[in-house]
Amino acid sequence: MKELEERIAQQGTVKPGNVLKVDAFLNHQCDVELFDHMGAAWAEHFKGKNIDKILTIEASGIGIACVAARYFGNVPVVFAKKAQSINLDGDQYTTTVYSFTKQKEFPVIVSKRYLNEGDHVLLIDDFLANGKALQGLIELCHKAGATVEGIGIAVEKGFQGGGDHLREAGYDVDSLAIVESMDPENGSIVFRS
Ligand SMILES: O=P(O)(O)OC[C@H]1O[C@H](OP(=O)(O)OP(=O)(O)O)[C@H](O)[C@@H]1O
Ligand SMILES: O=c1[nH]c(=O)c2nc[nH]c2[nH]1
Repeated sequence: MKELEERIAQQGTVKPGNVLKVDAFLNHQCDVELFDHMGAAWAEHFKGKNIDKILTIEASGIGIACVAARYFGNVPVVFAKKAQSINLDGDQYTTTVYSFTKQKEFPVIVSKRYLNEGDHVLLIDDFLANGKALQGLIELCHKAGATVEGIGIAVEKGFQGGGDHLREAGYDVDSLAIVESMDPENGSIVFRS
């Protein structure tokens, strides 16, 4: 998606440790018009698929997923929580994932009320790096007996391999911008063409 690539080129900064900082528009300050265009792009890619739920993971996937849902018939958006809470009651599907930016393991929790056998799920997230967050969401879907119809990602860092691994496993991964390489020394960002 050209618009997203241009925003990354204009406003993204490359940090040491394979970190691309795009918090001016994607995961701290949110550009809702850009989110809207991203939702439209995923709707075009996944058209014809029977999607009746969107699943994401807190925190940064939530806003994007909610805007995208407008393009999928206002299907419910469920987000996996990364901490237990007194607000989380009843049976739960749980696993753990290693958070890329927080550099520690988190539980990943979805109430059994909101992920069901027979659901046709689109997974949405802001970033795909090593693929740990998505592996966790996929595991929860399998536990629930839900079908993963596709995966919509804003920014994939292709050089970290998570996306290609998921494609090899047969998942339909639509990443709107794929960074092939980036250099913290000179700030260069190269996209996969
Ligand atoms: O493919 P991976 O290696 O799993 O990286 C991608 C994940 O990393 C970020 O989550 P993180 O927990 O770092 O931050 P967040 O709380 O802002 O979503 C991002 O939102 C993805 O969920
Ligand atoms: O803001 C972010 N930048 C990144 O490079 C990244 N990788 C995973 N999650 C991420 N979030």
